Formats: sequence, C-alpha cells, structure tokens
Amino acid sequence: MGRAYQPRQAGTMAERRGGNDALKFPILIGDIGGTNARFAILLDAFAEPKMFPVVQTADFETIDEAIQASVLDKTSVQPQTAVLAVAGPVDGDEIDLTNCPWVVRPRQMLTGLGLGEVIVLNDFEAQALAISSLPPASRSQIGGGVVHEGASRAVLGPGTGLGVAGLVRARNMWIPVAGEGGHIDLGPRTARDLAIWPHLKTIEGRVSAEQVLCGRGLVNLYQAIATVNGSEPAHTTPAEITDAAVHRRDEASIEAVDLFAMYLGRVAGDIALIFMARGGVFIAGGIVQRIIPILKADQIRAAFEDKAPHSALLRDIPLYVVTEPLAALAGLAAFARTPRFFGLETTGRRWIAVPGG
Ligand SMILES: Nc1ncnc2c1ncn2[C@@H]1O[C@H](COP(=O)(O)OP(=O)(O)OP(=O)(O)O)[C@@H](O)[C@H]1O
Repeated sequence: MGRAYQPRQAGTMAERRGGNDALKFPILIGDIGGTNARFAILLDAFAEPKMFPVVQTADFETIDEAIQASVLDKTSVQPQTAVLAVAGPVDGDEIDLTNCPWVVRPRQMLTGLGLGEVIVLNDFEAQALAISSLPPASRSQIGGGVVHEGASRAVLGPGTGLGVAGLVRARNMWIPVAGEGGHIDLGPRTARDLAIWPHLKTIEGRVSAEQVLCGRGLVNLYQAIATVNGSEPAHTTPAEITDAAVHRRDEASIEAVDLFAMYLGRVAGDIALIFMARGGVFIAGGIVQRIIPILKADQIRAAFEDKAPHSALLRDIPLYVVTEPLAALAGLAAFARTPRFFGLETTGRRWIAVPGG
C-alpha cells in the first residue's frame, strides 16, 4: 500500500494537529547549507543523535539521493519524520536552496524516502534553536556580561551569506525569529573605515552588512584594503585570506581579518540592541570558527559595546563565539525531541503522508 501526501490547504489534518505536537521517532534531522549537508538520526527523545559523516552538496545531484546514499543506505533504521533546515526561503512545495542547485521537494521525499512527515525550517531558525541550550563547552565568551535567564538571545553568522536570528522567550517557550538582518546597513565609524568604505563593492550603491560579513565579503574587504594601501590584491578567495592572516603572511590579509572580526562585533552590538538580547549574542558559522586563534577579543568587545547612549546596557550582555561546528544539528535535535518547548510556526512548512492514500 502506497502513501500519499496530505495537501496543505486550510483545515487539513496537518493544520488541525497544530505545530507543536510530538513528532514520531525515529527522526532524521538535517542541516543543509550551500556547501555542506549534515545529517543525524534521533532514535527517541533521550538518545544522543546518531551522526553521519558530513557530505558535500556538490557530490549529489539531489538531496533525496544524498539522504539515501549517506544515511538510509548506512543504517537499518527507517526514519518516520524528517526535520530539515535549509539555507533558503521556505515557501511552497519546491524549496530552492540559495547557494546550491538542490531543490527540496517534501512531497517527493514522503513517498521516495518512506517518511511519514517532513518539516522544513530555515537554517538560521536552526541556529536560533541551538542557542537555547548551547553547553559552555560549545561556546567561547568574548569579554564580560552575564546571561539573564528568560531574556531574549540572538545569533548571527557569516558563511556564504550573513544569517541573523533572534530567540525570544515568551509563554514558557523559545520562539525563533529569523529575518533578513544580514542586509542592514554597515556604516563607517573610524578614520580607517572612512578611507576603506569608498572602495567596498556595494549592492545598488549600499554597503550592507552582508557586503562585508560573509565569505565573499571578506574578499571585498581585503581588496578594498589593498586598494587603499596602493598594493595589488594577491588573494581571490576567503580561505586564502584567512590562511595568510593566520600565518601572518601579509598586512592586507591580517588587517582584513581583524576588521572583519571588529565589524562583526559592531553588527552583533546592533543585533543585541534590536532584540534587547540580555540572554546573550552568539556568533556562529564556519568562517569565524576558522579564525578563532587570531581573534582580538578586546577589539571585538569594544566594537560590540560602542553603542552610545546604551554602552552600559551592552557591557552587561555576554557575547559568544559558537565553537561547536554541528550546533545547528543540535538545535534541530532539541526541537525534534520536544517541539512544545519551542514556539515554531510550521504552517505551510510541514507535509504529512496519509497511509493508504
Ligand atoms: N578557510 C576559510 N576561511 C574563510 N572562509 C572560508 C574558508 N573556507 C571556506 N570559506 C568560506 O566560508 C563560506 C561558507 O561558510 P561556512 O563554512 O560557514 O558554510 P557551510 O558550513 O559550508 O554552510 P553554508 O554552505 O550554509 O554556508 C564560503 O563563502 C566559503 O568561501
């Protein structure tokens, strides 16, 4: 007997069940970025997730093939539910990923992968879920400040783009608020900034935070610095720049990484103000994890706190770098175990199979 999918119009079983009911185990969780996809299976609410090796999205034509080959073919466990976080806007039955040719088709996944239910979230919602319960070993604090329990938190992360999300505490639940905060304006503050800014590549004339604070943004910043210095830019990829900075090979790379981190502190301070994030601001993503050894904590912290007339408020807010590379997966696991602890709206993002349909 086959399984059909339940259509998603108003009043269907999917919507009557509500967004926060318990999910059926085993649950496949997946964090799908532009470059890497990470999967794990949760057998029940108490077991640690069974992790699978990270796969490169470029190695598989479709996400269904990647799940089949790298997860289902490697285990006898048949997941009942999938909770997937994707880097891209979740709207409709065909979800395009922003920086990768994969298209997520939840209806096809239900039948093709034998799942009973598929939930698709945004990757920064998953990062927000993760910071609800990140253990101290998975984070490193930059400067002072203390967590106010029950206060809002926020996360930002430079990767292929700049993701931003808040995590609001209300009605005994954590509510992730994912927006497009990476596209706020980033203004010059110091004399050096004023020299560099005219040389940054803009988007329709604008220096948005994402023009600087992501992989290609680091290249943009490095090239602007080289131009101001009157030197020929030698590097064209973010990895070359961070590598040159870590090994202190050239001045422009060292300054680019320093300023990148300082601007990240500046934007983190803005995000802290927006969400009144007295529960902490968390910097996530692979780029920062790669430059932890050369981060200048004092400089980042000073930029974070430089928010007159609210410097005193910022001084009290803790700022962390997320050091756990699989944090988003941990966030998805926390949600999958106990959805009722999270006010996550799943209308239009949840597909359910109908047995025998
Ligand atoms: N060694 C490096 N130093 C700095 N940036 C790097 C390095 N390696 C890759 N990048 C850049 O990091 C960005 C990808 O960020 P990250 O590693 O966080 O992504 P990811 O974990 O693969 O997930 P996603 O694909 O969702 O961005 C790309 O712009 C890439 O060019």
